[in-house]
Amino acid sequence: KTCLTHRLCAGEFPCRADATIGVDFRERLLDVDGEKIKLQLWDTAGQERFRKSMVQHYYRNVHAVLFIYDVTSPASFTGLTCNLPQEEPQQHENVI
Ligand SMILES: Nc1nc2c(ncn2[C@@H]2O[C@H](COP(=O)(O)OP(=O)(O)OP(=O)(O)O)[C@@H](O)[C@H]2O)c(=O)[nH]1
Repeated sequence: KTCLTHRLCAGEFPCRADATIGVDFRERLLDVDGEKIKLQLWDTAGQERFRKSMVQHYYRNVHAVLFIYDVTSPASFTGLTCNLPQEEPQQHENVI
């Protein structure tokens, strides 16, 4: 997640990527059909010990959630459902 969001916002991959602790924030200005859009990305920690504590709170009031997994690790894909928001389901009626 860190490498992807860093590439999108900074234009290059980071030379080193340490494990995210809690949440990192990045943003990028986009031009969508002539309209300026500020894309704000919250890069949440993938490690279980950080995820349980605070990451769930960042699901609130977001427009989209991207689940990223490692194609070389089937476990990282099957574990994705563990990351789904567990609280206030009424705020997620648009989930596909
Ligand atoms: N080979 C390869 N390695 C990658 C790729 N993307 C990331 N990595 C490596 O995988 C490791 C983890 O990358 P991160 O982007 O920090 O992963 P993350 O999902 O943000 O991890 P957490 O911060 O723990 O949630 C780093 O050592 C990266 O260099 C990729 O596309 N190919």
